Amino acid sequence: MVKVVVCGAAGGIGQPLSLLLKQSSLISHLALYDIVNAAGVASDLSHINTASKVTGHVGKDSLAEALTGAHTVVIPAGVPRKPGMTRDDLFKVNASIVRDLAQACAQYCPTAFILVISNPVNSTVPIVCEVLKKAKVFDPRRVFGVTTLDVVRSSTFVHQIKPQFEPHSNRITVVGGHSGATIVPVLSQVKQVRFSDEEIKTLTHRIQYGGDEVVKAKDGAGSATLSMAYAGARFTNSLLEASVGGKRGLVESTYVHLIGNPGAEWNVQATGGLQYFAQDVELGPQGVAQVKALPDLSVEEKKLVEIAIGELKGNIAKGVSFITEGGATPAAKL
Ligand SMILES: NC(=O)C1=CN([C@@H]2O[C@H](COP(=O)(O)OP(=O)(O)OC[C@H]3O[C@@H](n4cnc5c(N)ncnc54)[C@H](O)[C@@H]3O)[C@@H](O)[C@H]2O)C=CC1
Ligand SMILES: O=C([O-])CC(=O)C(=O)O
Repeated sequence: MVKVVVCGAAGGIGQPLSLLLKQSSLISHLALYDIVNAAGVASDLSHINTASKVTGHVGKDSLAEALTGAHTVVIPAGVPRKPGMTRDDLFKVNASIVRDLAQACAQYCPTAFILVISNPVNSTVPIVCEVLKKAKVFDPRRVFGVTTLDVVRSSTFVHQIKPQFEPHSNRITVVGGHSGATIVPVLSQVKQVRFSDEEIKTLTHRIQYGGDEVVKAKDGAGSATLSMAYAGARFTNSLLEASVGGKRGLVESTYVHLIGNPGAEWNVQATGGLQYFAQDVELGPQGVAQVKALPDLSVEEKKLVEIAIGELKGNIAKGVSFITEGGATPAAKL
């Protein structure tokens, strides 16, 4: 039974995610942090009759209290997209939000698992890792970019055209990153159903741009929140089951720092030395137990991975240089 902190808990994702996490029997303390409204959300959730305690923490002065003793910190803090924006357009606001939260984690819960939802994930994960490296508390096994929504969408969209594909228990591997062309679903490895070339093309495009579908439908009112909360809770629960519940063999696709992670050498080679990549990861007591080798790819998927690698290089460099070239503020300023 552990303490889990949600940073950005009063937001569109934060609220339903906290609701789902309130149902976990592995969480003894759910701490909700936000710069607004976290006390109200915590009060509301605290009336639910599950055993965990819920506390609310509002504003930077309460960050130490929120984070101290955390086993896992989930970060959906930051602004979402509006129609016409890319995830990269969010960098100028969200990079410093994520940096400051990572600095606080380094200070108050340096051994916690950190799950990054805030976009652009391809760059915010490198920001978190660079902050932790600077603070000399970095363990690559403990930082995750949450790309589970791409996996959830993949099974849903496949089921919609192939009803015999059971969407809940059949997991589809998604590699690369979390934005447009960097999202590469490995549909060639789906064993339960067969696709035509045209179906693969249509499905791949829909999975890559699933986020845009929601942004467009919400028409200025934000991006995916409920499906993201579901996906975020699924990933958090898998990690807790593996790290606290002692479950073995749990695999999720997630965007991780490859270098230094068990089993990642193959991926480093396959991606031409990329530092971060989303891939199937077996979870264990320390977080990443093993990064799986890239699955067999079709000729088309190989081309898509090449495109993803090209884009990821820029996204990663942008996140890294934000910290190494002066983006970080001293933790003392928090
Ligand atoms: N990884 C993924 O698959 C997905 C990521 N996202 C991303 O998640 C993020 C959040 O999205 P929504 O919940 O829809 O946005 P939202 O605007 O509804 O909520 C964000 C929350 O973060 C809070 N916040 C802002 N600055 C903060 C700080 N310094 N510390 C703590 N909290 C802070 C806000 O007060 C707000 O409550 C966005 O960046 C969005 O792009 C959204 C969907 C999927
Ligand atoms: O599209 C967005 O901006 C939010 C997101 O990451 C997603 O829904 O996959």
